[in-house]
Amino acid sequence: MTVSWLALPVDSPFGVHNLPYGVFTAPDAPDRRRIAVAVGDHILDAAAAARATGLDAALAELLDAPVLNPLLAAGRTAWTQVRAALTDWLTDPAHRAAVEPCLLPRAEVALHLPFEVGDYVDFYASEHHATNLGTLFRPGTPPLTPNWKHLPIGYHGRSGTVVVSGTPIVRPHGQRKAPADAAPGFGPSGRLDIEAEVGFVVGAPSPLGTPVPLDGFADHVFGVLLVNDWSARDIQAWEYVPLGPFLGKSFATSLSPWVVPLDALAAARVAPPARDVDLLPYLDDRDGRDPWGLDLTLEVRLNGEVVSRPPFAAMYWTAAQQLAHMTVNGASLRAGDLFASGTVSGPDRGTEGAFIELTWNGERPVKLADGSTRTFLEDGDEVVITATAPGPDGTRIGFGEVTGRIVPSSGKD
Ligand SMILES: O=C(O)/C=C/C(=O)CC(=O)CC(=O)O
Ligand SMILES: [Ca+2]
Ligand SMILES: [Mg+2]
Repeated sequence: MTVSWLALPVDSPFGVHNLPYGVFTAPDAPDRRRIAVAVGDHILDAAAAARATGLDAALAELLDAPVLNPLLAAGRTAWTQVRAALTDWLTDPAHRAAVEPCLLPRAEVALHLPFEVGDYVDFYASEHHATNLGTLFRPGTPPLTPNWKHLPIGYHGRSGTVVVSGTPIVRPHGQRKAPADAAPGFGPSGRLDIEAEVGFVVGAPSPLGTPVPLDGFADHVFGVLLVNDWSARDIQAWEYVPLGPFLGKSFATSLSPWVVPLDALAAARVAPPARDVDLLPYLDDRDGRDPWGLDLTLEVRLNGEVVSRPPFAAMYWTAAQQLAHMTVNGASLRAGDLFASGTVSGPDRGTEGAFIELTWNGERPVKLADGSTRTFLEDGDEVVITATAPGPDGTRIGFGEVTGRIVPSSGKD
């Protein structure tokens, strides 16, 4: 097993098997964004370490940037070379004297959006979530639409409102109309919700007209992070027919600050659930293909209390199938494109990825330790989503957290 001269605990979520990338500023230079790599309770100033160790100039340049986009665009060979250098610096004691001065305590730095987000796509890949939402939004019809098991359903989101963890979430205003109301009203959402999701960051671009096949996934996808797709259920329920989510989800989407490289997740790969319909060849990941199910366990906390543990391994569609589907019409990819899995909900109580499911549309409030209850989010509430996955040799891969606190809206009704 690879060991760092930093003497990290074996179960550190940010051990040398992980090495996720982010963007930080230090207190003495609050305007100078730099690439960070998380290790233990520290961050490594990656460009400074590249200079100190004399890293190859072409690779060093990728690390000397205020966002991850140049590294993302560089592609799989460069990703592997940079990761090998980082591992070497942090494990070979010969590099300690050069690298140690480039470490800063993680608690002392501010973390920022790690990449400039290109297009943002959100999928709908949990059968349990889709069944729950279908039952609640479309009573009297089959919960899964006829296309659901034949293609990964998705929609295009609003990349300009993707924000980093910790950004306050302003309660959105909008039109709402309950079924019994005669006409729509306007005002702050009364049914503000979360969606606990896993996001995939595209690195290597693809040209217009050239689909990315299932086995092109690891050449194009750089890494994985956590997503909270904040959702205003009252705005959504009234506006979404027939074109799908719009203002009910476009007011803010939060990302965790650390992008875990795909290379750190080899031990987390699992087979997805059995498919019960035959898939078209471009989506068929059975029979010798190497599917991309991932065994992440998410944890959702409301005001410090765990309310749910959604299992990502239960997702019906994999990220490789989602990428193949979203490019099968010839749509191109750019470095910085982001696609999210869709709400991660498992089959059991306590594994739902949204409050609309956890509380069954508000009928079954969540009880908190202070005696209060919740159906949807109140002003001042803070939601924290974390996740871990198995790493090599019994280690753990941590994803950090994506947090957000609800602040009252200041708009007029
Ligand atoms: O079933 C619906 O009409 C709506 C579903 C969602 O709100 C979920 C969505 O945004 C996709 C996902 O996160 O799974
Ligand atoms: Ca979503
Ligand atoms: Mg060496």
